[in-house]
Amino acid sequence: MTLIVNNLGFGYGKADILNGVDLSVGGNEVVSVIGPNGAGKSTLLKCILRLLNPGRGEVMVNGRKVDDLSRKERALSLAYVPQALPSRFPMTVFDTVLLGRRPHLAWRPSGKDVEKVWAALARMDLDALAMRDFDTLSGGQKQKVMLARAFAQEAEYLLLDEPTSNLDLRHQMEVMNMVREYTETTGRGALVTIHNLNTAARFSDRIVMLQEGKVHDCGPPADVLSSENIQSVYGVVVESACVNGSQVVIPLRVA
Ligand SMILES: Nc1ncnc2c1ncn2[C@@H]1O[C@H](COP(=O)(O)OP(=O)(O)OP(=O)(O)O)[C@@H](O)[C@H]1O
Repeated sequence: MTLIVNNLGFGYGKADILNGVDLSVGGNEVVSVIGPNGAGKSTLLKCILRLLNPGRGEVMVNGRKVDDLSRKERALSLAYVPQALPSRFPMTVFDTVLLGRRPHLAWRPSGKDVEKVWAALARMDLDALAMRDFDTLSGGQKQKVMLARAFAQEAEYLLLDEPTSNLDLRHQMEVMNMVREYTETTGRGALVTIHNLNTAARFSDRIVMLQEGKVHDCGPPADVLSSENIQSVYGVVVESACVNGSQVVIPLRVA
């Protein structure tokens, strides 16, 4: 079971935004995509999902081209949480998460679908908010609801665009723990864009470091998060060291 991105290229206009991007995500794996603002992380996820049509390269999901998958097959393969959360979504939290079950639904939600929604809400500690209107939630609560929707979808790969950007430290840890637990208990994979290098290091099996639409480096966190790589890609002098088994990056100064 593997999601493979092969030589992907994309431009919004004439300028290349992504150029020759290769990466893979296996079952049980959490792979993070890091890189400076504008490096192309969100565009990469959108190209994998075919929300954008890449000019070059291909995306294979478990041996099949993503273009050959039907809408339903695609929804059963790839669950996406975008960076920009819907500002207006006139639904309860429960119904929002139930939308994640759409690829599994026959005529109407079965008892099993309802059970899966409650399980996803419980996993994100959102049970008490189930009947609240989505629009009335805080930014962090909305982000957790969208993640619960992705969990309820039970797709083979989670594609999460900055899933922790609105969350406080504890919720960042909880959410990333849940992503790990999801991959470990189901054998599924996750591709996560993330700005916080230490969170990426703590929770990822591998990191893909993007710079101006190209893969600068890819591998285990301890290799990719070297002070040389970070200075070259972010223009920041850092100290990078292993603490308690996880790579930790301390920014020192702008290079
Ligand atoms: N709809 C669009 N039309 C034209 N250019 C775009 C569009 N969306 C993004 N871009 C440009 O593509 C480049 C990559 O954007 P993208 O959002 O993929 O970067 P990112 O790495 O996710 O950035 P960030 O960390 O700031 O979220 C940027 O230069 C951005 O301005």
